[in-house]
Amino acid sequence: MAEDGGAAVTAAEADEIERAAEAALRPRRLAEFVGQRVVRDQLSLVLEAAVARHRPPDHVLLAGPPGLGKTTLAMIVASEVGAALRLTSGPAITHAGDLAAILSALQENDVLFIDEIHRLARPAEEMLYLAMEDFRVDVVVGKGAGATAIPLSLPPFTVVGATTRAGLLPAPLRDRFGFTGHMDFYETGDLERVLHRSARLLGIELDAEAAHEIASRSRGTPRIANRLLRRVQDWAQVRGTGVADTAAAAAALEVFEVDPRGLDRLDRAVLRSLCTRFGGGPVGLTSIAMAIGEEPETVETVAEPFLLREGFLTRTPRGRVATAAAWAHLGLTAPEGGPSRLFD
Ligand SMILES: Nc1ncnc2c1ncn2[C@@H]1O[C@H](COP(=O)(O)OP(=O)(O)OP(=O)(O)O)[C@@H](O)[C@H]1O
Ligand SMILES: [Mg+2]
Repeated sequence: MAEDGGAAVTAAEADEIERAAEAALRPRRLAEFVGQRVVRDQLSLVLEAAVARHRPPDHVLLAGPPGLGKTTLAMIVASEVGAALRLTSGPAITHAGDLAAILSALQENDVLFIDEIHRLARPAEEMLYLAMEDFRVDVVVGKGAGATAIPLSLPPFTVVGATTRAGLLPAPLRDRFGFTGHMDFYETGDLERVLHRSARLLGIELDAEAAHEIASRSRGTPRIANRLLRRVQDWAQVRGTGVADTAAAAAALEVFEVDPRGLDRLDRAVLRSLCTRFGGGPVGLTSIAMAIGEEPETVETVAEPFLLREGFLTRTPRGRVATAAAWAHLGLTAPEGGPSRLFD
């Protein structure tokens, strides 16, 4: 075999495999979507009403941490109303012209999914307001002083926006959504249901105790639950009996460094750097991110919401602070009078 590894999987291929595995486990209908009762009820009302009126549903914004089902729900919106889904994302639209092209190609009733909508450039954002409110887009023809805007009317359609950072959306854009679904972390019981459903689809036998073990280490996130299940499946098939039982779950979670509270390498790196490099804080997000070689956005959207929720971290006006629980979890001793510096 060639040294550069004919059989080796590149990072891009690994991403592709991961995406395909994820797509295979996506619920297609609202009834299959587990948990998030509040958002599910709200959405089912909005969608049923729209179907009854033979009108496209109001624009929907889905906000919440990664892996909780925003993309899944956007796809469900389209399939529940029997509409075609068009996909794009904030970072993919670099010029207002890109958005104009997407908008002017929309057909009646289409669902336009805009992922990471908080990352849209300002001119595109303004074009989107107009399109969402008046179903109109101004197409600019010509350049410089001779440029003219030709208004083009659009057929009725629905925007579904997804964001991990709802706070970054400018108010005028936020206001144009008829409804915002706030997605929250899942209860362990709901994740167990996600896991049993996924195990059925993957064709692996999963026992109840193992499901509980995996669910409780999945940080309230279905994407993580499904990913851990696939690693448990690997372990069960290669080293175990083929059944995803507690032994397989415990062993696989150990191999993949997911600790009993569900913290992974990134979470522990954040806490460890906070405690050992910055004396427990307060310290700014950027300093932590730099210390562990990550993007501030990754630390803020991926690790932090979970660490905050689990009480390992607090945010103060002067920066992030490790709690007593964080020191204890890492097996470290907090410096004398450490937390009191918070109030000096
Ligand atoms: N309620 C649910 N029931 C069953 N499976 C779910 C549910 N929510 C999410 N999943 C699974 O978790 C995976 C991740 O979901 P999804 O891609 O929709 O998350 P997301 O919120 O769009 O994440 P990101 O912010 O990273 O784009 C999907 O493959 C899906 O199978
Ligand atoms: Mg998504």
